[in-house]
Amino acid sequence: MAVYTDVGEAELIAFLADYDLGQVLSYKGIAEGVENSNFLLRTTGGTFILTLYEKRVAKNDLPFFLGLMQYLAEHGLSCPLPVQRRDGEALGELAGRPGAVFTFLEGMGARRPTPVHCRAVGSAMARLHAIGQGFSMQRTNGLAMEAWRPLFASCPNRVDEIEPGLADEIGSELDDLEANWPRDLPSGVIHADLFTDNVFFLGGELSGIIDFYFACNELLAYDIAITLCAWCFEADGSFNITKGVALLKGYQAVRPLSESEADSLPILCRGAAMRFLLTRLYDWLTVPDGSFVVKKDPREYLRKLRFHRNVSRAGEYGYEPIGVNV
Ligand SMILES: Nc1ncnc2c1ncn2[C@@H]1O[C@H](COP(=O)(O)OP(=O)(O)OP(=O)(O)O)[C@@H](O)[C@H]1O
Ligand SMILES: N[C@@H](CCO)C(=O)O
Repeated sequence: MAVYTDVGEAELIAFLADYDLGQVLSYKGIAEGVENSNFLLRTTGGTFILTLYEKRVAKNDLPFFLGLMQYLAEHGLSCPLPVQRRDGEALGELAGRPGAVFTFLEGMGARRPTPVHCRAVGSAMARLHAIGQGFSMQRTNGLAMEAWRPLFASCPNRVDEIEPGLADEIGSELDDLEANWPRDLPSGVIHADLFTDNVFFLGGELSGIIDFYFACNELLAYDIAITLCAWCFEADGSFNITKGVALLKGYQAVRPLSESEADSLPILCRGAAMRFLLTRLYDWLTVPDGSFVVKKDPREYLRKLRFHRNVSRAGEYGYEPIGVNV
């Protein structure tokens, strides 16, 4: 149960005294999620999410995250809206942790994504990118390509326990990514973690996007690569091109890709797979068994990386230039 910091009733009531949310009716820890402590909060003013930020979210990044969610929500994207205190601030402190209160989004993540889900997430991602162009705050991607080799170097020297030869394979893949990473592509604010658990659906319709704690300024097509990786592979490791077609059509209906973005999709997908392989590998090798942190299998992203290495053109993901049978 991902509640690392417990909250007593008296300290919660004192914290909420700075808000116009009415009286506390109930609050309880939420099991899902591993980065932060989240509580379902019910007051006479409604239902909310209380988030206490734990150590893996840098405190000085919080104004960007909260400001971005507020900006996106105010410009029509369905995402958590930070609730402001009477002093106009959205960030407070509770139980020794930075804390914030958000509006509650109805819906749940798609456990078995369909092409319809994929098209909806493609469209919502493109709208996020379009709205984000007007957001003035900046945040560098802390897990950009330049961070991957240092992250790999920080992994314990047991990588080959996952699979013999894996350390050499990652090393040579990093050489290739560093030598060929695209630079001059359209960029802006991206979500950077659009996995199925962070996109809610209600009655078949996309009802909201949560968990903006990896959001940053990056290549827009890199967000597409992350999302293709997270939504379009089947449990047997195969790439479902029907889902890829749907996701890319949903995206391009809002923002068509440039030719150079399309040409860069294969290497961007390799980079996306490498990023999640490395963060999962680091947790897998450093987080003690039995800890709260749910360790996700790095081999899932090793298989995706190997798939992408064999892709030579965007059409293999289902990409079609706009104007061709849209
Ligand atoms: N605004 C919201 N409305 C409804 N439910 C929410 C909201 N924000 C968070 N949740 C619930 O809390 C859970 C955890 O949220 P979140 O994914 O942001 O946690 P985290 O620990 O920060 O992230 P991660 O999933 O990266 O570990 C979500 O899966 C969802 O069930
Ligand atoms: N979505 C990431 C975890 C960070 O949120 C993963 O599945 O590896």
